[in-house]
Amino acid sequence: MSYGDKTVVDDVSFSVARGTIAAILGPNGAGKTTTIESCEGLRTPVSGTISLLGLDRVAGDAEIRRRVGVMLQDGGLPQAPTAAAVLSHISKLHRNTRDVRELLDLLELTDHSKTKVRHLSGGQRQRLSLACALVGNPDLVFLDEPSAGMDPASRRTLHGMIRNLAASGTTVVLTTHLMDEAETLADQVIVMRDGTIIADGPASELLGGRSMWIEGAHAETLRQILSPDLPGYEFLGRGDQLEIFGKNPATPGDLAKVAAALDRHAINTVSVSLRPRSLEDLYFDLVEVQ
Ligand SMILES: Nc1ncnc2c1ncn2[C@@H]1O[C@H](COP(=O)(O)OP(=O)(O)OP(=O)(O)O)[C@@H](O)[C@H]1O
Repeated sequence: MSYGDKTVVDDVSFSVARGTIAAILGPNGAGKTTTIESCEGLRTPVSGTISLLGLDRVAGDAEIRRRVGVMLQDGGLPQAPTAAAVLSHISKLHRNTRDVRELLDLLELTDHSKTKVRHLSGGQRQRLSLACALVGNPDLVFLDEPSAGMDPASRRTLHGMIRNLAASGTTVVLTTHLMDEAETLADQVIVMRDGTIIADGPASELLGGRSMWIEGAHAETLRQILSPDLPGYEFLGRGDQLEIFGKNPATPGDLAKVAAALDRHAINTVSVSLRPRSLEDLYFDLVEVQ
């Protein structure tokens, strides 16, 4: 996908299994929105193929529109009509629809149903946008940063709805900057950087593992001191924190080795611990630290 002579998404290939939740992660400008907007049919890639629900994105457009729900990053909602009018209008574009009133209720928009979209708060607009994506009972739904601007209660409702969608067989592709959101929801994690995919796999496989953490001493100094004692380990420094991880999950025995080395070099630290690797750890490994 290019804008003018600038290629912003290149050599991207992924597939998402039906009834699963895939989260696309990556820094600002990585190409996440461009990728999903290409899938939604809002952008026309220079080359490549996209198939949704077994249908070619271009040839199957009419069928795809009926069966796919979309929540755009900037809402894309008309501003003048009321929330209820927008949702009713969108429901008329689909065959098999959810009850508009029920959906407004579920997303706690009933009290605002007669409010013009332009007067809704940011979080309320997000919820309306989500309702618009779901009103057609889609088989596949694209949610671009769905929880942006939502308060914690709305976010919890959103997460419950996303899980229910997947449980009922709907495929969900979402983008998010919230690692905990991706970690709690995603079956599959796709990480993009500079317009390409740098990791793609089941969340459980990408996250498996345990690393050692040393806090309270200069990370680079620690790395220089400890690396000769720990061949084959990776060292990832973040200020006063150093993460050490190997091919296999770290064990208490590895931790004892680190503690002994620190002792030998008379280095005082705040803590030395074993922790499961989080999605945030993985993300920073891949995206932020070169
Ligand atoms: N209409 C456009 N014209 C020119 N360049 C564009 C256009 N839309 C996006 N870009 C550029 O394409 C690149 C990818 O943008 P995109 O919005 O896909 O990133 P993103 O990963 O979704 O970022 P964010 O996390 O900030 O939403 C960026 O460098 C952006 O400036």
